Amino acid sequence: MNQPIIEMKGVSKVFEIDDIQTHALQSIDLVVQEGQYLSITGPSGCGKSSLLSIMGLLDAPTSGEYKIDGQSVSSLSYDAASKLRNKKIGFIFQSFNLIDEISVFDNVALPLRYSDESVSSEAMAQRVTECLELVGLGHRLNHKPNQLSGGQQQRVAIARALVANPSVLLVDEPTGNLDSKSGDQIMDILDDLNAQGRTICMVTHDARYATRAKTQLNLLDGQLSYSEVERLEAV
Ligand SMILES: Nc1ncnc2c1ncn2[C@@H]1O[C@H](COP(=O)(O)OP(=O)(O)OP(=O)(O)O)[C@@H](O)[C@H]1O
Repeated sequence: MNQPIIEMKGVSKVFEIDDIQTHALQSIDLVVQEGQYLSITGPSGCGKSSLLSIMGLLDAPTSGEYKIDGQSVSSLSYDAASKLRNKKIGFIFQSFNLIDEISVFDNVALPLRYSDESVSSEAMAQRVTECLELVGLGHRLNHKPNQLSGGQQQRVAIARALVANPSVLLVDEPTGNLDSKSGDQIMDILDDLNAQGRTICMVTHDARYATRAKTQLNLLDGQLSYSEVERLEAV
């Protein structure tokens, strides 16, 4: 049976500025099983980024319980949370967040250097090349990110997210900076990764892309509603 990768119980997030409180997330209960493909939609300001930040251990909830891969994160130190993040989570952002000063190869290698200090340079080269080949960029190892198209840069970001073999991919508006053709290609790669068993949680404004996920979750004023849909398989 599949294991829960993400378990949230009563997770709330309150921001307070000058005595004004914003309830960004209100008592979220959510379980994401291994292999699940989840999309999160909702209007601007409904709490999507706050939810993804907590899932990705970039921020802590104000209250509630969060477990990733069975491990409770509430009592972790900053360093322990960073280590767990490097090991368990692959991030894909709207703006790619690649480093232009270093090669595509070195960008993809970075999470592996942080998550497994003992990895040999041969094993690293093999894994980085494998991930870049998976996204069709095995011939671009020595390019700098700014020498690539937007769609290619997002594919590098996907390779980087996969390189340390994380438990879950957290994907924030992956097509927001891309034309529709490149956006479709990125979504096809995410579909393939999920078909191979990869767990994906994706925030998107694009209803066409949200419906590719088997589980569609909608946030409104920090509260969740959910719909499970079985995608029709292409014949
Ligand atoms: N660091 C912060 N300090 C104070 N308020 C914040 C902070 N981050 C988010 N908020 C508030 O929390 C609420 C939820 O914000 P969040 O960024 O999670 O929404 P979102 O759904 O991702 O929005 P968008 O689609 O526009 O990116 C908003 O009202 C926002 O103003």
